[in-house]
Formats: sequence, structure tokens, C-alpha cells
Amino acid sequence: MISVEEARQLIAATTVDFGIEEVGLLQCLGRVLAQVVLADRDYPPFNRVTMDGVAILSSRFGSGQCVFPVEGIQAAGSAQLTLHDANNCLEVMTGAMLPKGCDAVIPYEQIEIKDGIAKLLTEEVKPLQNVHLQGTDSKAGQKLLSPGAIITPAVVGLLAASGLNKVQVKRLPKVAVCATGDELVEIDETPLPHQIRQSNSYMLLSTLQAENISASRHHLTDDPAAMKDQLREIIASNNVVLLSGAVSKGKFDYLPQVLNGLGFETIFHGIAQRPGKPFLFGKIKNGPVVFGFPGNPVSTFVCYHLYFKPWLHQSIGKEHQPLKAFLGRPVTFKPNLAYHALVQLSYPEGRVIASPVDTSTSGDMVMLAQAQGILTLPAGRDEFGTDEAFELTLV
Ligand SMILES: Nc1nc2c(c(=O)[nH]1)N[C@H]1C(S)=C(S)[C@@H](COP(=O)(O)OP(=O)(O)OC[C@H]3O[C@@H](n4cnc5c(N)ncnc54)[C@H](O)[C@@H]3O)O[C@H]1N2
Ligand code: MOO
Ligand SMILES: [Mg+2]
Repeated sequence: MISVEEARQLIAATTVDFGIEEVGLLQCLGRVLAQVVLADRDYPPFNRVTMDGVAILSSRFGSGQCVFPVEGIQAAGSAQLTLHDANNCLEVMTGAMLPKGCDAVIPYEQIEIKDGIAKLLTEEVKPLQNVHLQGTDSKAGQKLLSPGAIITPAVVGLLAASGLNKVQVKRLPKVAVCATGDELVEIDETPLPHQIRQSNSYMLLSTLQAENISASRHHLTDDPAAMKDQLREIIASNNVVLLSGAVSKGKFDYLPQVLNGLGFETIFHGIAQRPGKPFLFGKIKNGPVVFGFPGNPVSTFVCYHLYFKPWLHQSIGKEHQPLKAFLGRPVTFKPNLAYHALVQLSYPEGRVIASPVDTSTSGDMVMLAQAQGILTLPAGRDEFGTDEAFELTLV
């Protein structure tokens, strides 16, 4: 058995670059940008009025004039008007081009308009007030976004403003999710007393969905020959195989043996941790990376978050932000294993507090559904107090 740290290093050493693909603007949320985005024009592209009101030449106000006949209206979306007489003003709307001949905008709240004449009620008018000057935010040709940027909704907005309806992003792997075991039935079946529904596959498919990956779903039976045939096909058409179950010491835990007959190179089998001790990790020669999660639902879930997710993020260039949290109550854990505690989170006075939820075993799906995070308490200690921060993984 290896330590959590060793497992992480070995997994990080197997990351794969899946290349680049082009997707539609509304398909790119959460993806990693793989291109440079340049400003196709200045931002803002013209001197933009920022308040509804009137535009004047500010020096006129400075020389004592405070009434300005209204020459016309400059609306947003209309071509730029010109103020013909510098003693006059133009009404202007937020988002309009500042008219030629004007350099300041006074909001409606600071004027009175009567019989076509605007009277300024303000003490001061500064040149360029309430004007968002052309090119302030970016000049045409300047870099707006670099490869590696995570596409958030605000980034989608910027891409749209730049006229991009297709975007180059890092390609995601093709993933197969495989449940194993003769006790598993489909979720729309009524299980016999000795059967259970295969919930792990759906848990994995949905957490992959959050990564924009729509994986294929498979059920491998506890028959080594049939399992081998099924896996051969799955291996041939995927970049990653996520398996749950059949990696422990049971008489029907055929997975390691079957994989070995398919060109599997074991990188490790077993981590000094709870849950997830029998985790099997390796790679098919010239084929996919294989994560063999232990079948208990909590083990599958924890190993996905602690090992697969960082591997995926490293492969596609998503930066990992390490988080820490304080225990909500002291924990005693005697085995010499790292303990990944399921926790609920609270934030009193800005402190992140992780309170362990009590699971009966790593088969406890009911409490698993209450978890908001995983707090990793390191191996080599028995007692964990509330005054020390530990590594937190959000789920
Ligand atoms: N003699 C030993 N026995 C066990 C050890 C050990 O070290 N020595 N380790 C235990 C630990 S820890 C775990 S975790 C499990 C892992 O077992 P497997 O990976 O072989 O998984 P299975 O035996 O196939 O199933 C375990 C458990 O999980 C349920 N399961 C499996 N797949 C699904 C699914 N898709 N959806 C819902 N539930 C699933 C399965 O029915 C079993 O109850 O081994 C311990 N034993
Ligand atoms: O680690 Mo097993 O994963 O304890 O149930
Ligand atoms: Mg087993």
C-alpha cells in the first residue's frame, strides 16, 4: 500500500493532453480556453455616455452659462450627432455616442428642462464627466483572454462582445463508467431481496456531467470471460475507464486479473486511506487510463473527487485551488491510514468549519448525500483538534 501523497504523484505523472476542439459559444461554459482572444475594436468602441441627461461643452458652463437650449436627442444605437451651437446642449441617453462638440454629460437629476431649455442646477461640470472614453478598457488588437482561462459566464459575455460564436477549447477525454457485480440491477427494476440498484454509475455520470463530460455507461458481470470481452471493447473506444467495484479481496473481484489479460499496467493497487483502500490505478498499454474505484459508494465517490478530478483538471489545464478548513469537533481516528471524512460546511465569521457527518460504513449512501466536502486528515496521527486547518475537497 502506498500513501495518499505517493498515489497523487503517480496519478499526476499519467496526465494526458487531449488536444483542442472548437465548440459553440453556448457549449463552452466551464471549459478551458485554448486560444488567444484579441479585441476586434476598442472597448468601449466610442466615447460612451454613462448617464441619461444632457451633453454640453463644459467650458461654456465654466464661463458662467447655466441655461442651454436643447438642440436634439442623441439615442443609444443612433449615429453620432454634432452639437452645432456650443451655447446649446443635446439630450443624451446612456449607451449613446457622445455627440461631436460635447465633452461632458449632466444627469437629468441635476437639470430642469422647460420649454426646450435645460437649466443646470449643479455647481460644477468637469470635462469628461459621465463619459466612458473610447479604448479605456482595451485598445483594438490588445489581448483580452489567454489560453488556459476558465470560461465563466462573464467570459462568455466578453467572447460574445468580441463576435466569437465558436471557441477553441481544450478537448475533454472520452470516458466510460463501468459498474461491476451480479448484485446490481437497473434503476427502473425492482430488486430482489439479494439485489441492489446500481447507483454508483449514476453518481459518477452526474459528477462527470458537471465537468461537461457525457460518459457512456456499462455494467460488467462477475464472469471473467464476459467481463474481458466487454472491457476489450470499452478500452478500444475510450480515453479513460472509471470502474467501481471488484478490486478488493473477494472471490468474485475479478477486475485486476481480467485487466491484466488486456495489457493493463498496474501503477498501484491500494492506498493507506479510509475509505478507498483497495483503489486500483493503472493504464492499458497504448490505451486508456484506468481508475478502479472500490465499490462501496462512499469509496467510489471519495476516490473520484480526490484522484480522478485532479487528474482530469491537470490533463486539461485547469488550475487546482487548494482549500483548507477547520474541524467542527475533535476527531479520533486510530488506524494508521489517512482518513477522508465526509463533512458539512459552515462559515461563522468567515472561518470555514467542516463538521464530519457520521457514516455507518462506506456503504452509507444516505449520509453521503448530506456531504458538502471531504476533509483529509493525514495518516500517522490519532487525534485531530479544532485549532488546525486540514485539506478540504469540495464535492
Ligand atoms: N477481506 C477484505 N475484504 C474487503 C476489504 C479488504 O481489504 N479485505 N476491503 C473492503 C473495502 S475497504 C472496500 S471499499 C470494499 C471494496 O470492494 P470492491 O471494490 O471489491 O467492490 P465490491 O465487492 O464489488 O462491492 C463492494 C460494495 O459496494 C457495492 N457496490 C458495488 N458497485 C456498486 C454500484 N454500482 N452501486 C451501488 N453499490 C455498489 C456492492 O454491492 C458491495 O456492497 O471491499 C471491502 N472488503
Ligand atoms: O475503504 Mo472501503 O473504501 O473502507 O469501504
Ligand atoms: Mg469486493
